[in-house]
Amino acid sequence: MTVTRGLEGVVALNSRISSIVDGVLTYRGINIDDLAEKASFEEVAFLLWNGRLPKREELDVLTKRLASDASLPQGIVEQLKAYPKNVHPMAALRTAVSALGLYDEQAEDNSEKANYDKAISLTAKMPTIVAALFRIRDGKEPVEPQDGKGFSYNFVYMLHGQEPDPVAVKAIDKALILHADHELNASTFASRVTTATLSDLYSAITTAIGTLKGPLHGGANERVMEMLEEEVGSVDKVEDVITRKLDNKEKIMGFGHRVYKDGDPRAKHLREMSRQMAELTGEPKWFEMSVQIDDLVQSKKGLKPNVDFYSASTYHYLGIPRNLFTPIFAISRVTGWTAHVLEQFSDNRLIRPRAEYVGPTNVTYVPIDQR
Ligand SMILES: CC(=O)SCCNC(=O)CCNC(=O)[C@H](O)C(C)(C)COP(=O)(O)OP(=O)(O)OC[C@H]1O[C@@H](n2cnc3c(N)ncnc32)[C@H](O)[C@@H]1OP(=O)(O)O
Ligand SMILES: O=C([O-])CC(=O)C(=O)O
Repeated sequence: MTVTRGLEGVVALNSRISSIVDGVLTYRGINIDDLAEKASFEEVAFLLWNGRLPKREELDVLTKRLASDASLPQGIVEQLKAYPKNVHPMAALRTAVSALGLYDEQAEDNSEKANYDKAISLTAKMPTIVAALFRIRDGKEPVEPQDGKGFSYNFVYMLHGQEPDPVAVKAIDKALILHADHELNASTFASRVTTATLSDLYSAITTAIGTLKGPLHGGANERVMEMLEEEVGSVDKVEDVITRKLDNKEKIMGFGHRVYKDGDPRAKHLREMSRQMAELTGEPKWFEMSVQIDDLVQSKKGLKPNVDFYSASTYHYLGIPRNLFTPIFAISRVTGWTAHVLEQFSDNRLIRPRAEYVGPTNVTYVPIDQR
């Protein structure tokens, strides 16, 4: 047997959802650059789930459903209040999404219609959970979403409990579009492995959230901000800190990618968003530090920033605490995960690779009192 470490380059399945070819990312065949500039997050969600862009009435229906399905069962709100305050929000989100399945009468129904409904319902509720966690930790009551408002508007509204700044709503919407799907990344693969046993959608998304949390995957955005705030701190320290980290063979969070070796097409959008935010807030430091790190890591290591690098400074400029960065990724990626769950159910086969056994053989069992 030949082992391909980390399954690099292994093609595990056919998919019609997103593609990465020659460094170009598309959702259902549409270039991410076009979607980032022209679409809304709701349109992208519809596109991922249905394989085509919505007509106006279809978009209106979905937008309304995403707002009207956003409220949480009271049992979940009580649970969120009871969680220890110091746990990571990704751990709390993972647990809350798992618990949500207990309140859904359709949880065990794996028909296409039921799973489509669950995809919408879960996508609607994830921002409510994240915003509620944020407010509860701050000693505040969760805020209910507003009917008739868009997905990103409601998320920012529920975080701060007041009319959001349109610039912040637009920025979040664009960031959500850029994070929505990404072929067979680790968390999506994990969700498909769970689905392929014919388990249920809540189990698959719980698996995916746990997988996204890791710092080699979605958890990197939080680590980028930690580096900017706690290790670098100011533009004049960039060279020393980054050189030392590279000399110590430490990984620089937000750089490198398993598939993109010549740059992540999403990073340029986030870099531009961070630049604009720096200008708007009159606080250039975080953007300038990021640009210097980017230049240095490229020149010393030949590594380019991935989606997580400039999203960190962008979210920071938006006043979002860094332990919510990965939950925001999850709020978006749940659209991709659920699209993959639907696709897996539509043409399922158990996913079960092999392992090459390299441990000892012919070992004799020794009774316990003779060991
Ligand atoms: C949304 C996302 O998930 S995007 C990815 C988010 N993750 C991060 O930003 C974490 C930092 N990056 C990394 O750890 C890696 O680049 C990964 C996990 C993204 C990809 O990993 P792999 O494809 O397995 O690459 P691998 O880790 O083998 O790296 C290849 C070489 O580049 C180096 N390298 C890769 N990324 C980095 C980095 N960020 N900083 C420093 N060196 C790096 C490795 O040390 C290795 O060097 P070596 O050959 O001298 O040992
Ligand atoms: O595809 C990957 O390996 C990681 C990634 O960029 C993503 O999930 O967006």
